[in-house]
Amino acid sequence: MVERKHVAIIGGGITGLSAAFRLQKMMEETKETFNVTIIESSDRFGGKIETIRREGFTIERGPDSFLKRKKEALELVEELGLSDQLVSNNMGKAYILKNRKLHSIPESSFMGVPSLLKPLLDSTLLSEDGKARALNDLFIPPYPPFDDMSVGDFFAGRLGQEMVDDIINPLLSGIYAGDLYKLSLRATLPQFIGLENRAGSLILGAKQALPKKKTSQFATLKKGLSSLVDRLVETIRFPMLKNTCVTKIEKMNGRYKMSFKNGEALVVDGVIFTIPHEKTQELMSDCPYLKQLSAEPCTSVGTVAMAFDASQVTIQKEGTGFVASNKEPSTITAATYTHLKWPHTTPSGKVLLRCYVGKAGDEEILDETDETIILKSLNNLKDVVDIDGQPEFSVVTRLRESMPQYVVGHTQLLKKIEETLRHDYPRVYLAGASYDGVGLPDCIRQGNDAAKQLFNQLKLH
Ligand SMILES: Cc1cc2nc3c(=O)[nH]c(=O)nc-3n(C[C@H](O)[C@H](O)[C@H](O)COP(=O)(O)OP(=O)(O)OC[C@H]3O[C@@H](n4cnc5c(N)ncnc54)[C@H](O)[C@@H]3O)c2cc1C
Ligand SMILES: Cc1c2[nH]c(c1CCC(=O)O)Cc1[nH]c(c(CCC(=O)O)c1C)Cc1[nH]c(c(CCC(=O)O)c1C)Cc1[nH]c(c(C)c1CCC(=O)O)C2
Repeated sequence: MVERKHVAIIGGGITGLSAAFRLQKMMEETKETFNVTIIESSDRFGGKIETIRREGFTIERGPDSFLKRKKEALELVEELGLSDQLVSNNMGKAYILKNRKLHSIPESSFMGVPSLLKPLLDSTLLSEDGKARALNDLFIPPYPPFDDMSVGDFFAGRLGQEMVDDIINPLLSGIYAGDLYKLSLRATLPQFIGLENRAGSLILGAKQALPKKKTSQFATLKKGLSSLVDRLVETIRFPMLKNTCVTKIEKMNGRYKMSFKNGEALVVDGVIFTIPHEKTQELMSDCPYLKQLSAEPCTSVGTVAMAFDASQVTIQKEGTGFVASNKEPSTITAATYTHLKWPHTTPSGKVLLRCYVGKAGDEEILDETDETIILKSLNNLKDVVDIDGQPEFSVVTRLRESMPQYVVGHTQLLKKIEETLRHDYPRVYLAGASYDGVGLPDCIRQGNDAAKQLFNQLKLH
């Protein structure tokens, strides 16, 4: 009898679970069967996704929702029969914190780039000089063709430093928690490359890039994002190992031998790595380009959820929350008015505020005690939200090295790594937040793609 081929998925976050689910689906749809083992080092699945329930609140310690525009998350929810659990947010307005005040983000802007002149001219975020400089974008010639450039340099060159510091940087920090002058434009916002050339300017181009319909952008699940993880774990029929850390991978007669911290080992024909890139690099230390990628930093961030009685809190400007300007000397980088953004998470008569702390170059706050983090967050919040007394309870979450920073040249480096893998490590794939997008839909897409490619390779092998 021929032994069944065996593959391992390393990491049980959303990427690894999506890859496992996709492999199972493809096996159900064809006559092919392989053994699959999912290996997770911690005592739970979900990785960055973690929902907790406390005193009637549904609290997300990591991501709180996903973009609907990128289809993969919605498709997965549907495939898992969870569509009836979907909730979309009913308010899209967010603010920028500057000089301890909240300012509206100019209307009809795309990633902070205004598509109309009036909202730009009316904005309280920019000085007259800053506005005049931003308008220069309409007249200056396009960039000569380039392969990659930092997001900060790209936008500052066209719209000026002030626009970047006070509008674009805060909004993008609300996605990447990163240093814009290091982040790669090609890896994060490729739709902007050549846009100013084709449209005549970025401002004119933003109009084309802006989604046509102004519908709700984000969705989540009624019982929290962990219910997506739970449903995946229930549905996946492969062995799923918890508390099992992969410490070594060696090539062995055309197969791969994986060693675990507990001394056990597993020999497999293919591997999907879904763990952070620097950990993958430790396991695959002879892959040269992976070493280069492992030099890319990961930012440590934290979230602070605080529950109040409604009588204690008055929100001055209603919306989903705010992000802080780059120059703002605040501990918090952003705050979500969770009870307004996601009313289903909060019992009636209560308020749930969630602050974000930590960004590239400013991560020491995570070494402070919970009490200090809560105190500092509350002090910042009190500038713009009327708060009476202390939270009824708080939940502090530290997500160390959790936001990968795609630096300039990231996409080209990924291509080289993929070529090397195809040549030197057949049937080994990399997927997840370290590579091609940090959002949940991007992670699911990468898990799906790795599963499809591995499945096809195994059929040929
Ligand atoms: C505070 C915060 C807020 C966010 N908000 C949003 C949001 O609102 N919307 C959105 O779309 N995205 C959001 N993101 C991004 C998104 O949550 C992540 O990019 C995504 O969850 C990453 O999934 P992953 O499976 O690639 O990695 P992870 O979730 O990190 O999973 C990797 C898994 O591998 C395990 N592992 C590590 N090493 C080993 C080893 N050696 N052996 C075995 N297992 C190992 C880990 O324990 C972990 O479970 C947010 C991220 C953060 C930090
Ligand atoms: C205004 C605001 C933002 N983000 C946030 C706010 C505060 C108020 C609120 O909760 O509404 C909150 C937030 N969300 C995320 C962060 C960064 C992580 C951190 O600092 O902990 C922060 C600070 C992750 C994210 N937030 C988002 C992603 C990416 C989702 C994806 O690309 O799939 C992540 C990882 C989505 C997001 N978030 C934001 C934008 C402009 C986008 C992209 C929207 C689009 O593409 O159309 C800004």
